[in-house]
Amino acid sequence: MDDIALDAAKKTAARTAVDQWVTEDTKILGIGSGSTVVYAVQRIAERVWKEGELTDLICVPSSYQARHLILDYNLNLGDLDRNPNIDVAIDGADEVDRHMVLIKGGGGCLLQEKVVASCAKHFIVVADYTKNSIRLGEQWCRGVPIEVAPMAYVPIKLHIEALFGGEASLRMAKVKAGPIVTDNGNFLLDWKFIANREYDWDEVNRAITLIPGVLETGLFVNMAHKCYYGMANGSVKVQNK
Ligand SMILES: O=C(CO)[C@H](O)[C@H](O)COP(=O)(O)O
Repeated sequence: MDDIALDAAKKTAARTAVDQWVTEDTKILGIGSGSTVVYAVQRIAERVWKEGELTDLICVPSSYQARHLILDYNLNLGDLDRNPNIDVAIDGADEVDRHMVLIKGGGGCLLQEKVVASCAKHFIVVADYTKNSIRLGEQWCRGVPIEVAPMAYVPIKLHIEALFGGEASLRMAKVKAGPIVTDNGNFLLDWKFIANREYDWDEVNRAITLIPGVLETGLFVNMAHKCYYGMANGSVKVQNK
C-alpha cells in the first residue's frame, strides 16, 4: 500500500469520525496531533466555512502542531484554563490493540494528548488500518514513547528495562543535533518492549508513571471510546470498547 492510499484511508476515517461525533451540541472539541488529525481539522473547517455550521465550536489543542492547525484554518482556539470540560476529543494513534489500548506519541505529543483526552467525555481515535492490531507491537515497531525529565532519562531507562525487559532509547532529532525536545521541554524514551510477552498494559502504565522523572507514557489504557479505521478498500471500520 503506497502513501497515497494510506492518506486516503486516514482521510476517510477522520472525516467519518468528525461527521458522526461533531454536532451542533458539541461546544468544546479536543484536537489531537499527527497526520490523520489534519484531515479531521480540514473537515471541521469545511463545515464551518463552507457549510455555515459549528460556528461557535471551540477547539482545544494538544500540541503546537494542533494549535497551528486550529489557527491556520481560522477556527476558535481554546485552552484548558477556560475550557476544561471537553465534549469530544479526536486524535490519531500509532497502534491500537484488541482491547483498545493505544500506543501514542510517535509524533512526540503524548503528554498534552493524554491530558486533553482525559478531559473529554468521548475520546475518538482516527487512523488508517495499519494501526489496527490484535496485540501491541504487531505492526508498530518503535516501542512505547515515554516523556521524561531530561536529567533523569538514564535512571528511568535502566528502571524500565529492569522492571519489564526490552530496551528504552533516547529519541534523537533528525535535523537538530542531539535529542528531541518535546513541546513541554522534556526528552522522550522509546521503550521497545519484548515482543510476544503478555504484558498487563494497565499495570505497566501505572508502574512506569510512578518512576520519578516520568511525565507521561504513550500507553492510553481505558481511554478510547471508539476507533475509526480507514480500510484499504475505502470503507471505515469502527472498533468499540
Ligand atoms: O500520538 C501521536 C502524536 O504524538 C499521533 O496521533 C500518532 O503518532 C499518529 O499519527 P499519524 O496520524 O500521523 O499516524
